[in-house]
Amino acid sequence: MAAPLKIAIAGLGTVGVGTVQLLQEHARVVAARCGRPIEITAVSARDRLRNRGCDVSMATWYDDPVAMAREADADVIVELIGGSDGVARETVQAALEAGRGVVTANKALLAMHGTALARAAEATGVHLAYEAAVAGGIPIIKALREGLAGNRARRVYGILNGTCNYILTTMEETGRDFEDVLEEAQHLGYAEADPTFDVDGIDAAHKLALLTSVAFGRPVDFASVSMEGIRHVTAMDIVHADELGYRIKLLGVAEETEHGILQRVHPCMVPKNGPIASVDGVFNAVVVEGDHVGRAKLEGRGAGAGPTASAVVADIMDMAAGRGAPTFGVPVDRLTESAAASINTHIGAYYVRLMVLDRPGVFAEIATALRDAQVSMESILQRGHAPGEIVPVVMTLHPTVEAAAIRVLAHIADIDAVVEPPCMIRIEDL
Ligand SMILES: NC(=O)c1ccc[n+]([C@@H]2O[C@H](COP(=O)([O-])OP(=O)(O)OC[C@H]3O[C@@H](n4cnc5c(N)ncnc54)[C@H](O)[C@@H]3O)[C@@H](O)[C@H]2O)c1
Ligand SMILES: N[C@@H](CCO)C(=O)O
Ligand code: NA
Repeated sequence: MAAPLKIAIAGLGTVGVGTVQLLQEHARVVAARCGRPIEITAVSARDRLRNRGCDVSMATWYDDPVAMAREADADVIVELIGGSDGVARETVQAALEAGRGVVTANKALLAMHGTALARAAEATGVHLAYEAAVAGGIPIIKALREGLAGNRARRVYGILNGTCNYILTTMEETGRDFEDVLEEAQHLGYAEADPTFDVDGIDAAHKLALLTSVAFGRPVDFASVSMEGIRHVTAMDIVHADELGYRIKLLGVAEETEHGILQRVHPCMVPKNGPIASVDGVFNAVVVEGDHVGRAKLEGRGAGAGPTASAVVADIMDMAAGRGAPTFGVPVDRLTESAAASINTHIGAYYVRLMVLDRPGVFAEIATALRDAQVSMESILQRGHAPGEIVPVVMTLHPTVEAAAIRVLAHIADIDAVVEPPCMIRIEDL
């Protein structure tokens, strides 16, 4: 058997420990599959003395992961620290400059600096792999770059954040509060260091930006992703969705439109019997619509130690076996810039929940605002009857351009009897 591939691991948290454990548990089969063993020669984390439940005594300890990336006796640096800047970025940069391959799970880093880092990898002729960064254990980067490489992508979409899917599923199943369920997801090791990244849609947007780059062959463009999280989704909206035949999911969608590529992350109502609605808990799913393959869907665990380590180890094994591809499918100079479409151009149907003072004439005022904006309503229903009190009113709008929907909601918000900002959730036939 060939000489071992030597790796240095920066970060021994949920994913780092999961990676060490997987490599140790499957050492023999991993070696057989890539033709050489994988040897962990160096590690770095913040606290040397912490008991992590895994044995790294065979590896040289570094307090400074950047020094490790430069100096360690390793072919590949595995970055599992996290964060778009600071030490994670410096570690990856140092490794690439030193001509060492990099495996990372860090979507924040690649969403912000992916194109520059891909260029740095090309400059020294090494690979930068990040399967774990997008939809955790689901091998979607490999699927797009290899298995679906003959297609022109039309649309890529999916559930890209396990924490949000876990929260929405648990809220639906138990009627519990948002905050309470978020805490549980944090304990399970699903959430980002700063959970606002999860619940505000930022983490899903990071992943979507990477998917868009690989699927459409354009430079990573995180700044163009329209983002909305799940904080405003209430238990009441989940019940209304159910009654309308939908479930609420946080989706990332990248699609070709006449205005350019539109990248958007937001909660959606999706039909209960569609391919997305049945994806529950920490599971993620990615659907690719290609011109020749049609619709292909991959589903699996998107977060947690085991699933994420599964993807990290697959990338390490590719490097051990001498397999690799340009970071985003083609060399950076062959990625093509194309226009980015604004969410204002999106055309879709909408669910709108208003909290209104129950008195005669309110519906007429709402109908007038819709008529003036030429926006067509599909249905409107007042939930309950309590004269003089606040009641929810639910309406659905026929497909309309988003800019018009936003305008009419602003007018509706100005009606005296409408006492809270309207809650709007897009309805998708996905
Ligand atoms: N947890 C998941 O389910 C999951 C899934 C996919 C991707 N990711 C990504 O994987 C990465 C790691 O996530 P995690 O959940 O394992 O995080 P974590 O917080 O559990 O672990 C981070 C590790 O980095 C170490 N670290 C932090 N600063 C350091 C420094 N200055 N020097 C050396 N070590 C330092 C910490 O000591 C810790 O061991 C992140 O980029 C995250 O986005 C996580
Ligand atoms: N916080 C992320 C981890 C996986 O990237 C999630 O919940 O999906
Ligand atoms: Na993946």
